Amino acid sequence: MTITQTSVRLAASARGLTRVYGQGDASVHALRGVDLDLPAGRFTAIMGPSGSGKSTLMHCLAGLDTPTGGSVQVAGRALEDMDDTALTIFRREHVGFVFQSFNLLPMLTAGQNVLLPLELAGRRVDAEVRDRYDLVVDVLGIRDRLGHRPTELSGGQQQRVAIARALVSQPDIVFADEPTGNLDSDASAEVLGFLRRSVRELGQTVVMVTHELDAAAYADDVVVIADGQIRAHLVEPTAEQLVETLRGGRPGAGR
Ligand SMILES: Nc1ncnc2c1ncn2[C@@H]1O[C@H](COP(=O)(O)OP(=O)(O)OP(=O)(O)O)[C@@H](O)[C@H]1O
Repeated sequence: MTITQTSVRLAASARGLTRVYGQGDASVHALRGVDLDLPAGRFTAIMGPSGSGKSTLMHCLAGLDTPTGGSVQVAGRALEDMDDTALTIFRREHVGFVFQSFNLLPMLTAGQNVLLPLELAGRRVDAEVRDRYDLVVDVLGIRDRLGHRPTELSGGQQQRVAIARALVSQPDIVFADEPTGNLDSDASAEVLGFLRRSVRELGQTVVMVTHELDAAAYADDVVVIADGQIRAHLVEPTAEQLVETLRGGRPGAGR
């Protein structure tokens, strides 16, 4: 089911999105005309088999990959109208990223890592920024770790720092690429819980690529992709609806 209500504020949308890698006989159609609306203030998981196009979709939505055709809008701006410099600035100001491998800078403390996007954007750390920093640090439960370097933190703590870094600039959308892929099940549950809290309590929009049903269960909605096409956009699916859709049965109607 695709969300079509026009009253819903969209964080991102795609129309007729295609991405072909390579040429001729060797070409791979990773995305085959994707139409997708991602409402603001929701936690959306993107699921599908290996090679179905999840990462390509996320990278195209995030302005990290250039589609072969179609259009992408993020925060009301068309990405295809931007050159590389404009895209870099746009990403810095509007998009947050959480990666499987945390991607923290080892020479900086946790606190410095969290503040890095603001520094890169040249933002002064005024009272408003300080309030936001305090809020995300408390929501993520990392206050007592702020003076530590990444190597002194567990995987789960490093990922919480990475999430705080993604949230501190109040981006319009946060993309998380298999954020629990390097974590054990306890740390995964914790990180997913924090992502969900960031949506519920901070009003963030989070889009997460995942292989894991357990991870998708934390999301509000699930986009199922197969062979480069959207198979279903499930709104608050039950576990049964999700499993049925992933198995290739009739997409559930959502709730
Ligand atoms: N840079 C690239 N060059 C060539 N083919 C690519 C490239 N990136 C992705 N592909 C191909 O595009 C298709 C979709 O890949 P993508 O990584 O988006 O899938 P995925 O669903 O994220 O897979 P996984 O779950 O295994 O990470 C695959 O067939 C893949 O081999």
